[in-house]
Amino acid sequence: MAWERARSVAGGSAAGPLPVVTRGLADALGHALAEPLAALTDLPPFDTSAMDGWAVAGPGPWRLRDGRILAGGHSGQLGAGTAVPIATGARLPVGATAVLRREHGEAEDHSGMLRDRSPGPAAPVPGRDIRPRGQECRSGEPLLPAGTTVTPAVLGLAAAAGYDRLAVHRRPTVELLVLGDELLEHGPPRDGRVRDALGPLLPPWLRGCGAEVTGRRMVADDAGLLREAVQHSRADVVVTTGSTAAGPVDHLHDTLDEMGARLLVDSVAVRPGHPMLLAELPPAVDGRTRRLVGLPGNPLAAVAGAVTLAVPLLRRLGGHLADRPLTTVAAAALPGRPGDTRLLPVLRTDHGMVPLPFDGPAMLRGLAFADGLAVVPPGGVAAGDPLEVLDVPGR
Ligand SMILES: Nc1nc2c(c(=O)[nH]1)N[C@H]1C(S)=C(S)[C@@H](COP(=O)(O)OP(=O)(O)OC[C@H]3O[C@@H](n4cnc5c(N)ncnc54)[C@H](O)[C@@H]3O)O[C@H]1N2
Ligand code: MOO
Repeated sequence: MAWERARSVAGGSAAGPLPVVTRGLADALGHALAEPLAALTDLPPFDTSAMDGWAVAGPGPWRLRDGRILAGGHSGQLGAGTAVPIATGARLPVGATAVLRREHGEAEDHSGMLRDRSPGPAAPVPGRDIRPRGQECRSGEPLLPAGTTVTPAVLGLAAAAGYDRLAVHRRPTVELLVLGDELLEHGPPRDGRVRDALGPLLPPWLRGCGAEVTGRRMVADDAGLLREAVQHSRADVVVTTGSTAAGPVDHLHDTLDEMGARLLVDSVAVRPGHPMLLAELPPAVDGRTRRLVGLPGNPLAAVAGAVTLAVPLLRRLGGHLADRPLTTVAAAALPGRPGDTRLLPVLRTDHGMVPLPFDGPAMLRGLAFADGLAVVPPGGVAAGDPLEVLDVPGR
């Protein structure tokens, strides 16, 4: 299957987003909004001083009034020709026409008068250094569309706009099954065995793509154990690593076949990562649809499988708007491979993207240095040509 098609099959294999749930702000991070975020208030909610200084009414000089107005405090009224000290963020008193910055005014102790020493026009322009009510939005105005990913900035905006809770889509649950008897969980590689690189790499990345990773475990190269692990997983998406090829202990295809799973993608024209697969599993006991993404064992091939199949599927299940592809420019030629798309670790430079060494399927050295994964079509990309770049884990 062509690489673009595999991505769209993965996204389209979910009938729609998971159900809507309500979450407190602190727990909504990473979810997608289930409805547009509409302001619950005008922003700013009142005419606000943008500077520390004095609220003034009309042209100066002004008679200084007793007291001061602080953010969150009482502001009252201001008569024509008078001024009162005011703090940044304080509500403007009724009758104020402008704010005179502290560094632009001179308060005379002996006369009780405030004079404007600012450079420029003699009288402060009405409205100067005031943030007027509703400048950013009006109550009820839509601020963000449904499907927006809740980032830290979205949390801040939602709080500013008056929200305590948000309606979001439930995040898809993922269980990661790491296959391979040769994998060690601690210490340096030894006795022909290697460290598991994907157990540490994938969960934080999948979380960053909107998944709730409910478990991660090692599964020995044994068909029975693999079948049991897949069958008993309660996750919306089971992600496996390794065992996708046709080696003597690669049991994934047979296991899926025996379980009656339906293969939606079985091998993709992409390097690295071509043996990746996507299957629909028999429904869970509660009737939920479950899917399995089989990532190849070679670590960079697994990452290629994740960007191709897992990310589009998880984003769709989580209700996220389609990611806007980042198109940039290639600073150097990126050779293609006839019949295949290549996914290559690239680095951002002032002149565009350059490929990194150590891009073999079994290597992570290039990826760990990379700003993104370049999508190189079969015909290759010439220096100076546009280049699509995918996000890499956690960048
Ligand atoms: N006869 C063929 N052999 C292979 C082909 C092929 O087309 N014909 N394709 C190669 C490609 S490409 C890949 S990719 C791998 C995919 O193999 P599997 O998905 O079955 O993965 P394994 O055989 O289990 O492991 C491959 C390789 O990766 C290492 N590995 C596995 N898991 C991890 C992990 N969690 N962390 C670090 N390294 C891992 C494993 O030790 C192997 O070295 O098949 C090729 N063979
Ligand atoms: O495609 Mo393999 O997936 O090159 O490492």
